Amino acid sequence: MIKNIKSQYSILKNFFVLEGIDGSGTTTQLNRVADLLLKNNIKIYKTYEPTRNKIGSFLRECLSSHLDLSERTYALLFAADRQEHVFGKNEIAEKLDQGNIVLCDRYLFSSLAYQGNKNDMDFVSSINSYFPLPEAVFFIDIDEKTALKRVASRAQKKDIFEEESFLLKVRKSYRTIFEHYKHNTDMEVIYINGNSEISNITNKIFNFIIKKIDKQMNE
Ligand SMILES: Nc1ncnc2c1ncn2[C@@H]1O[C@H](COP(=O)(O)OP(=O)(O)OP(=O)(O)O)[C@@H](O)[C@H]1O
Ligand SMILES: Cc1cn([C@H]2C[C@H](O)[C@@H](COP(=O)(O)O)O2)c(=O)[nH]c1=O
Repeated sequence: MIKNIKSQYSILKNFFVLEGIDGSGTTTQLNRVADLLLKNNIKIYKTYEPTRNKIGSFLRECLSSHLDLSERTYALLFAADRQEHVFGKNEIAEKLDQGNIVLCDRYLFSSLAYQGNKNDMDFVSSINSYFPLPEAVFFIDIDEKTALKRVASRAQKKDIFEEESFLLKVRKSYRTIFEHYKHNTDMEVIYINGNSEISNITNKIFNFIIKKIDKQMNE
């Protein structure tokens, strides 16, 4: 299913990613875990995709206004935004070099799960195959009905992907994708029940990251 995985074997230490369908709670956890790490005097850089930069902001406008771009164009825009996000000035690679823990809401797995359902997977995986992997990814798994109820309760307008049948496909893809990575790379995949209490999820992610930091300090 994902052919170009070998070229993607490099793993960035101290880089952690949150993934899940819309409404799964990744943004909530990004903010809560980052706050907790900060309170514990850990140097943390929190970030997200699509980014706040030029390409990411343009993408968000396209998503909320349901702009009719071809699916390949969407996949390429997400990858272009990611290129700047990882390698651009003052971005992920630099932040890691400066000794930060980097926690990111969505990464290339979103492209595989979302754009992979709209394009042929080979195309999407090939344009994402040069990005390094995080040390671990937290997959917050939740059913699409609960997710959409949560999305409906927020003020923000729905984006083009927030539709039940599509989110069901994306959820299934995530599972396949993460099983693939689990068995073919050293990246750790942590499955999290998205229906758990918000604070339980935060503690689980926080404790995992803290253990990794402690282990590294003792190496
Ligand atoms: N574990 C949880 N239990 C109950 N409600 C939750 C939980 N996690 C998040 N929520 C609520 O669900 C809503 C959506 O959460 P959040 O914005 O974090 O989701 P998201 O995955 O970032 O969504 P999107 O990808 O669409 O931006 C918010 O109102 C949030 O408070
Ligand atoms: C990075 C990335 C994101 N998406 C989609 C997933 C969401 O529907 C939107 C916006 O993200 P948010 O977390 O809800 O703010 O973008 C995608 O389709 N492909 C990607 O690579």
